[in-house]
Amino acid sequence: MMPPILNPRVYIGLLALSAILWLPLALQSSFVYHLAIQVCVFAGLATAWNIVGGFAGQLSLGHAVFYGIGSYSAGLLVAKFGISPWIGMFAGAAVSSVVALLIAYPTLRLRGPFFSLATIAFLEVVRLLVTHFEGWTGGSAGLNVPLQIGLPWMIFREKWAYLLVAFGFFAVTLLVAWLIRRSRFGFYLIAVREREDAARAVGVNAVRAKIAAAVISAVLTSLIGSFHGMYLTFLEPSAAFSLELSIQIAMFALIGGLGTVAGPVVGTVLVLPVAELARGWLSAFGNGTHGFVYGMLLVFVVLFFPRGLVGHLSQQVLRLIDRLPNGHKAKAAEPARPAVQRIATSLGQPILKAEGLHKRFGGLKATDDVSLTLHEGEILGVIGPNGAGKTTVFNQLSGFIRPDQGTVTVRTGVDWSSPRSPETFARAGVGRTFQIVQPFAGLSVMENIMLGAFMHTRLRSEAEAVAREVAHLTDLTALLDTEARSLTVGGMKRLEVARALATRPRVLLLDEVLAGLNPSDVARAIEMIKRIRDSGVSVLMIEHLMQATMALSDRIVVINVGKVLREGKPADVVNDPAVIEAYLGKGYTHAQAA
Ligand SMILES: Nc1ncnc2c1ncn2[C@@H]1O[C@H](COP(=O)(O)OP(=O)(O)OP(=O)(O)O)[C@@H](O)[C@H]1O
Repeated sequence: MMPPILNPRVYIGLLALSAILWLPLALQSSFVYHLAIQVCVFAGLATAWNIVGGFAGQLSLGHAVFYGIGSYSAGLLVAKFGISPWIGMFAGAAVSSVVALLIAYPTLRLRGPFFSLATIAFLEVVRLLVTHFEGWTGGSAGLNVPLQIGLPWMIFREKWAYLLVAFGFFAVTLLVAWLIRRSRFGFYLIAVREREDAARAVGVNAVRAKIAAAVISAVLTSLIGSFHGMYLTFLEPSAAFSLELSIQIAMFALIGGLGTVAGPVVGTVLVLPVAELARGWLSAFGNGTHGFVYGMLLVFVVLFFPRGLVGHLSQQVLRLIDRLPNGHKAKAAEPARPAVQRIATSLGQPILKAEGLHKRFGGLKATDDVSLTLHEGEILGVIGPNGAGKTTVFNQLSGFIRPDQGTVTVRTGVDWSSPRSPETFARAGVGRTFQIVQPFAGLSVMENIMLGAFMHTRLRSEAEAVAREVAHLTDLTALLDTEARSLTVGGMKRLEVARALATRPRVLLLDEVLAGLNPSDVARAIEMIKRIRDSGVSVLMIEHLMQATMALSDRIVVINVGKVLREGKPADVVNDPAVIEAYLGKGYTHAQAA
């Protein structure tokens, strides 16, 4: 196997990054050194911010609170106790992680802008506290870091030494971000950002993932803050805990490309030098006029590159790089695998049971004492008129709605368990699709399916192998490298099924997977559902398309006004006058009788 360093994507990336080091060394200009150090610091801060703001999609607008805690912790420990900032920075990181937990734990359980608001609130509170305790912090007048020169004090005479240390902090942060993006955790963060419900349906604990991202991001930000404090040698609350700094960090990531590893670096490298130069040139026109440059750049990018520079240009740039020797080649299509074996033809033991489910929405009884059982190897069709309560039952069977009364139990081996949340249902072997498809639009088909596969493995290679297998079962092999957003409706519906199947469910709940498909896609989907059942998965499907339900189902349950109206063999159920009346109204049955 070729060593990774010979891959042009790797060596071009490393060469580009090393320019931050060799350019100042070659030019030997004090300003260029300062610029390169600032680029390392801000690219590091933007990269750390991007873990929570980009990967996890939680817009932190008060991230300077962690920068400030880092810089003040290291500065105070040096000034008051003579403790080296190499130790002090870890004290700052510990405090930052606690603050991140305090902010994230309550707010990330809620959806919406609460996390953003809480970060701003904490920023203000901490800034006021630092200003208030002037005996310790120097208050608004600021704090001078004692000028003890040498590596143990992180203060140097030569700029190149600062640059090396700054580059080290930046490189570690970038490496962490890159490892996260490639890992199962990174996939989970993006899934939670794009579609929290769909992520939970494949077993992702969304809250835990978001909190972990917030803490990792806070720790990295704090460490860089400690270094920057030592570099500046002067700390003041209005700069270290400023909203402006928080927004600046977020803006670099936004301009470069949210959620990409390279985006924050590209954003910083392009914007920071321009803004620094503008600061010098425009200062004659008034303090802060360089902010105008930031503003204009942001407006330009938002108008012409809404996904950020890297988001828009990375594919073209990568194609060029891949032309170099040893460049990345698209994988040849996998040879077709043999069709799955039919392993379950007769109905087996019960595998999923709902007993006495009740659910009210205000005065409306959406589910009224519904009981049903799904058996091993069975396809159970659930039908009923619009608004009958099918989806509400379905959501209770997958943990998305808690019943007011009644229980849902799943058989795992010989035991029965009662999962409580979507992720515990998924882990108990219940996979589901959504009536309105929920693809992770920015990810490829392969990555979408891998998200399901990650429920049972941390390894990318294993998740990829499962994804290929499932893609074969769902007719998606040819589309594995396609972005999910460019699939047809039929493709998206099959992708929903594939993602659920990749969790290796024993029960699959399908919510109107045939709706909106053209006749050839319907035929394809019917064959797919049969293959899934034949591979040993029990299927419960809500469907309006009667012909397909009749053709596929072993049994049918009819739900009407929240109750089970009838249950039995397809032919018996559809000829039942009560069922016909529920669908077509009393007039129709009377007319038939006449
Ligand atoms: N979150 C909710 N809040 C209030 N009412 C709801 C909620 N969800 C569903 N309902 C109501 O509960 C009833 C049952 O809805 P449900 O979506 O379960 O029906 P359905 O049989 O799946 O319908 P369709 O076939 O049209 O999808 C409807 O009257 C619906 O308006």
